Amino acid sequence: MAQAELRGLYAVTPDDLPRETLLAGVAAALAGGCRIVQLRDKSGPMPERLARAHALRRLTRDHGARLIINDDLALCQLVDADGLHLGRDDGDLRVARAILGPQRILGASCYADLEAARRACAAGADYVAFGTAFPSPTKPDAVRAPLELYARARAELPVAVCAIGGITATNAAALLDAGVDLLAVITDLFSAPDITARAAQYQRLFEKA
Ligand SMILES: Cc1ncc(COP(=O)(O)OP(=O)(O)O)c(N)n1
Ligand SMILES: Cc1ncsc1CCOP(=O)(O)O
Repeated sequence: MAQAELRGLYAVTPDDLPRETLLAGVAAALAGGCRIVQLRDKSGPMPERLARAHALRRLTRDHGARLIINDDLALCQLVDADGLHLGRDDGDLRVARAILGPQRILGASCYADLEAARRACAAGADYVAFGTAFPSPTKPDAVRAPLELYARARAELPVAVCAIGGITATNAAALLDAGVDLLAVITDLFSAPDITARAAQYQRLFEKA
């Protein structure tokens, strides 16, 4: 996986929207320049998850964007997604890498744990995610990752470093200053009054960084 591709806004979908609203939101983010989308669907029944994944596959492909599936290796394969994101309880990274092959993107949640990130790199991850970076409206009780951790991870690890949790277009600069490659955002993007404009705002932050 080319590391250069793993830079920019990473739109992570809210899991409480009707399908058409979700697709309209993602289309708006893509129009604003977002090139990486994660389907994070915690609650839906399988036929609906599959329909969302297929629809997002079409949409992202039409925009030359990457689609990453959260948690679900089988769904990733079924819809021919570009990659998979796994948390600590979602399956073994080495097994996922072996099944996905070398080309697909594999991401790993590492919370605030640099040692877990080292292991994830050794297991074949293309990016490691730390967070929450700030208090998150989506995961209010999640562990916080200190800003210094991003800088340490960037200096030490051979893969892209992703930040997630409570990120806004206003607080993102501190993460970019620390060298973060990917900003994974739910609320600040999908609750924005103009999603296209908000996505473009993030892209400009990366251009300036
Ligand atoms: C890019 C990115 N980073 C972290 C997460 C969180 O994953 P996880 O800890 O497995 O929690 P859930 O998202 O499954 O609730 C993520 N999804 N994406
Ligand atoms: C899935 C996830 N993992 C850590 S924080 C988070 C949610 C991020 O959402 P928001 O951008 O709304 O804080």
